[in-house]
Amino acid sequence: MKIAIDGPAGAGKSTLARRIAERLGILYVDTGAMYRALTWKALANKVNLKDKAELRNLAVRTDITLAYNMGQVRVFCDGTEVTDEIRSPEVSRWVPVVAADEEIRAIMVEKQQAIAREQSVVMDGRDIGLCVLPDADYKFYLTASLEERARRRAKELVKKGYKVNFQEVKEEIRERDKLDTERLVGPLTVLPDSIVIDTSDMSPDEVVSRVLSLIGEDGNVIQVS
Ligand SMILES: Nc1ncnc2c1ncn2[C@@H]1O[C@H](COP(=O)(O)OP(=O)(O)O)[C@@H](O)[C@H]1O
Ligand SMILES: Nc1ccn([C@@H]2O[C@H](COP(=O)(O)OP(=O)(O)O)[C@@H](O)[C@H]2O)c(=O)n1
Repeated sequence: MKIAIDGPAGAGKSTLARRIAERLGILYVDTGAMYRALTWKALANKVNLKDKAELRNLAVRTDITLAYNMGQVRVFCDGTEVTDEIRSPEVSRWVPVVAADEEIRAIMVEKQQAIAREQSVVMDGRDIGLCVLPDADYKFYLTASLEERARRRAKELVKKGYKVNFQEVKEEIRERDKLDTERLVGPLTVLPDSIVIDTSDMSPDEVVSRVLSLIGEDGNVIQVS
């Protein structure tokens, strides 16, 4: 079973993916965490993020591991846990710049496909349906209004102890959406075979129920009217 979930920041992809993985007993792969971990390392090592050669060199020398424990994903970069650090506003701001490089994407896609070859997975990101799992059994495109996505992200950052300005969070998301959409390789795209779900007015439980109802018990997609 391969399930692809794509969509913009704050649409609820990882919340959904985690719950679906638990429910179906399959592995959740947070591909954004992999790009975030590399960005964290580049910032920590003061690598010039616009220097592609230096960045690619760093990417091939970096070991990123995702570990799963009680439904939580823990992220390790060269053996150091960076689960919280990779969610900082600074990493969020720079990650689309790192992710825009096609060689870095090729390295990440290869790692993600190797994981999916071994087992059933639900993966979330930006290019899962397009590049990583083009033959996925199910492809979902989650979205929500910019206002709602910014509200969710701001709430999450406040909970983690960051001082946030709502307008700044909204601008960061708008800018990231723009960079992720404009990218030439692996852009954020609604595919013809994706099922689009607008989560703006849905609770996380409603989104999970909707997806489970779209995936039949026997593995068939039930027709949506
Ligand atoms: N349907 C929803 N309604 C309200 N809040 C949500 C919903 N789905 C997720 N959230 C919350 O919004 C934030 C962003 O969700 P997340 O799953 O991380 O989005 P993404 O992975 O698409 O960036 C999290 O704090 C999460 O708890
Ligand atoms: N498959 C992916 C996943 C993430 N990314 C990049 O990594 C960034 C962070 O992804 P994420 O899924 O952690 O972001 P959120 O949606 O959780 O904010 C995105 O804005 C993209 O720039 C990507 O290019 N391709």
